[in-house]
Amino acid sequence: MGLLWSKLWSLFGNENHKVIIVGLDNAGKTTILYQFLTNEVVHTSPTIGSNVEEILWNNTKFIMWDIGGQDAIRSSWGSYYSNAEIIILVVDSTDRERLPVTKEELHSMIQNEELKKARLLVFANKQDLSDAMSATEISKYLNLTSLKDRIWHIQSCCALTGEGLYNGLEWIATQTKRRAP
Ligand SMILES: Nc1nc2c(ncn2[C@@H]2O[C@H](COP(=O)(O)OP(=O)(O)OP(=O)(O)O)[C@@H](O)[C@H]2O)c(=O)[nH]1
Ligand SMILES: [Mg+2]
Repeated sequence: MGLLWSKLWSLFGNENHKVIIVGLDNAGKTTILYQFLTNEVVHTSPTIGSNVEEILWNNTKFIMWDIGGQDAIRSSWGSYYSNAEIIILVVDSTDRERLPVTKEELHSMIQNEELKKARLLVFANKQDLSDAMSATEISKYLNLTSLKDRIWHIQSCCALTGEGLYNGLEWIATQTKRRAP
């Protein structure tokens, strides 16, 4: 009975999917995580370590790890990679100056063997600000098309209003229903 139940359970998609949320400090990662959890903007302070929350979306359960992005914390990102199915990279679309750092962090993290099969969602966040770069500009700069053998998607969003966030969540939900390549 237990086995049958667990088979039925997985048939209806009630499995846990590990998601890691990375990006530089101030990108909006924690704001996004708590928008998903509460549908509200919460007051945040820089994350030291990580936050983890369970997010249920259309019968799909995500365990989302929001990892601090400050320079000194980035070296610990690797300890969160194991079994991650989805990487969410959050970019502050107004932070032109540090886009090279984001690019370097991205291209170095995806070399990691533990993330070989993980799919990548890039959130081009802070689209409410007038000097925000578009998702297309960010995609070009990060050279996402060079990521061969990697399933990726970029979504523009505003974590304060929630605009675009659920399109991103829908994309990752669809991805987790697909078999790994
Ligand atoms: N204008 C605007 N501000 C945003 C948006 N998303 C987040 N912010 C603000 O950006 C600041 C940083 O947000 P956090 O969510 O704490 O950033 P973080 O990526 O978790 O930063 P670390 O924890 O230091 O890595 C906060 O003041 C947020 O209110 C957005 O879409 N638009
Ligand atoms: Mg944070």
